[in-house]
Amino acid sequence: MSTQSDDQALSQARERIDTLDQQIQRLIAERAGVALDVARIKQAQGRSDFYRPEREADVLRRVAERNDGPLDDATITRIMREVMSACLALESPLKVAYLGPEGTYTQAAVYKHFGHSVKAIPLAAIDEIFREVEAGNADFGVVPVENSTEGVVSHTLDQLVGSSLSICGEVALAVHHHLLSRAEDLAGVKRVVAHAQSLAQCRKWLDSHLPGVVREAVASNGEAARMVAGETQAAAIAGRAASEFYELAMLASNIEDEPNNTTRFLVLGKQHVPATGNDMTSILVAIRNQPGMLHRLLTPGAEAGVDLTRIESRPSRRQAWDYNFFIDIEGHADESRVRDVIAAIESQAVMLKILGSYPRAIGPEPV
Ligand SMILES: O=C(O)C(=O)C[C@]1(C(=O)O)C=C[C@@H](O)C=C1
Repeated sequence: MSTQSDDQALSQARERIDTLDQQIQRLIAERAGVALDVARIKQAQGRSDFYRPEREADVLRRVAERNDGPLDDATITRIMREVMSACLALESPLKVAYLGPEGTYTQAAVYKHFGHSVKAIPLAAIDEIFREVEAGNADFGVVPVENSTEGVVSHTLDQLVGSSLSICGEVALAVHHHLLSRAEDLAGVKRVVAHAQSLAQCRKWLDSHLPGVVREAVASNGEAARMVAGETQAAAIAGRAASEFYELAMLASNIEDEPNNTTRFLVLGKQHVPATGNDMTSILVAIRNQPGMLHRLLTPGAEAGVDLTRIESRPSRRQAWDYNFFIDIEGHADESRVRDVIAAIESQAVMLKILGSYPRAIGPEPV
């Protein structure tokens, strides 16, 4: 039973919320007006760099730094990201191509990184995304590059070799897989459809909850969700976005075997991104296959105290047993200590290409 004083306290709290909402709305509108001023200044200077990844990373890092609750860092960052996304759309709307169809984790990565005020364009294959951005039909592209349990997306690495695009950003997404279906319950599921990586990431769960049920690998989880949306005895493994987009019930949630499953995505574009103080540089190195070569590649970083956080090899396709190495270096290529390490690596290499320097991803929390 609520008392009269409880009722009074509730209506007073709501009045406070109404006043705060007015203030928040006025401040957001004021912020949008300032963003338009920024756009006019850039236009007057003949610039077209409306989107500034390093500035956005800086703004969002400060949002998390000054947060003392009660909303958590991921939530307050997401809200501010949307405000900034709307401001940027006023300045100049962005077109972002991504590995579709709708409902893929890559789409979730686009919205996590750019907010929802961009035009997200789903494409069917990784090489199409590279092509569309290179041709100027999209401003940026987003592609998956590695998963913490299944390793690299080799197709993305192979495309980077011949592309003129640079890496302008990275997105880390905590990936949660759900079983989506029109079937009434698990007993009604006769077929599970998903990307091969997702089937692998849920192997133990599938073995124990759906033993003997046929597993079918398709091009993407979004495609899997689209397929099972028209069936009653099939289920897809996909994320929350696919469940919402295709109106599929979640028969089971978080079915991944490894709960800290994170996927990393790259943002591709034509822009040089200045340093933020918390950056990553990706390089591609071709070396002649000689004894001790790998050791010599890694030594400059170790000696300079510059972290090489990842090294991935792929067959070069130039000749058998000849390899390209993809190396991630902590720091920005404009910093002298990083530049020196890159120069030292280059002196050992047949070819070295800087794929890009970009701000480190903000938190792997799910969108
Ligand atoms: O600072 C700028 O250059 C802006 O354009 C403003 C703003 C913002 O809303 O804060 C908008 C878009 C950019 O990507 C970065 C920041």
